[in-house]
Amino acid sequence: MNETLERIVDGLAEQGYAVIDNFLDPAEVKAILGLEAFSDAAASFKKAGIGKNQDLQINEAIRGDYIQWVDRSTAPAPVKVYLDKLQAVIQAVNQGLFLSLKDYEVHLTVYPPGSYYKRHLDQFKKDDHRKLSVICYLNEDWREEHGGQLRMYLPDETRDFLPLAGRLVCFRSDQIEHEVIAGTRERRSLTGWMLDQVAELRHL
Ligand SMILES: O=C(O)CCC(=O)C(=O)O
Ligand SMILES: [Fe+2]
Repeated sequence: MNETLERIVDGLAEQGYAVIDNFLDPAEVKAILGLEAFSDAAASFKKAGIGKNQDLQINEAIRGDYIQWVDRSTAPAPVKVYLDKLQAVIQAVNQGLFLSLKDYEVHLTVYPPGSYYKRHLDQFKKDDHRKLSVICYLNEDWREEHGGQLRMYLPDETRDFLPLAGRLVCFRSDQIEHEVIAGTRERRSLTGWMLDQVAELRHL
């Protein structure tokens, strides 16, 4: 297992989360940002909701991001590079943590300036198949004063992480409450979950 995968497994085992810088290198980030989907996000992304299926609600006061689900079979090459890396993470986590992950789901995400996602857990009320939350940020030259932190509520402390280009954050979906602080710039990422069942195509 390579060092990145080892750090992810150890972080999840010891503290319930891991943060890996340069999970995607600068060229890989640029290639994803250059995709038409992102340049055209205002037109093609959907307002993200809360809940699932019939319970799905749009509530701007809770979350203000826009998303586009990734269809693996038609994913462009730069996104495929990322998905292949996620597949390696699944294998490593299954070997190291006995989570029986079977699949993943990923969406491209844009938070317009000023939007946020209030404190929450990533599991749905009637569905606990999301085991790990995995986010990779795509924001070049992002600085502290731009805000946009991911804030994690840990048992003894609160920790903030900037959404830096290439940074991967991975955490136990059932354990770690978190929120997205509003930023001054558009904030882009790939947001996903590793599941203990095969992903449904409900989103697409
Ligand atoms: O973008 C982030 O930092 C976290 C996003 C999030 O919490 C979610 O989509 O459930
Ligand atoms: Fe979340």
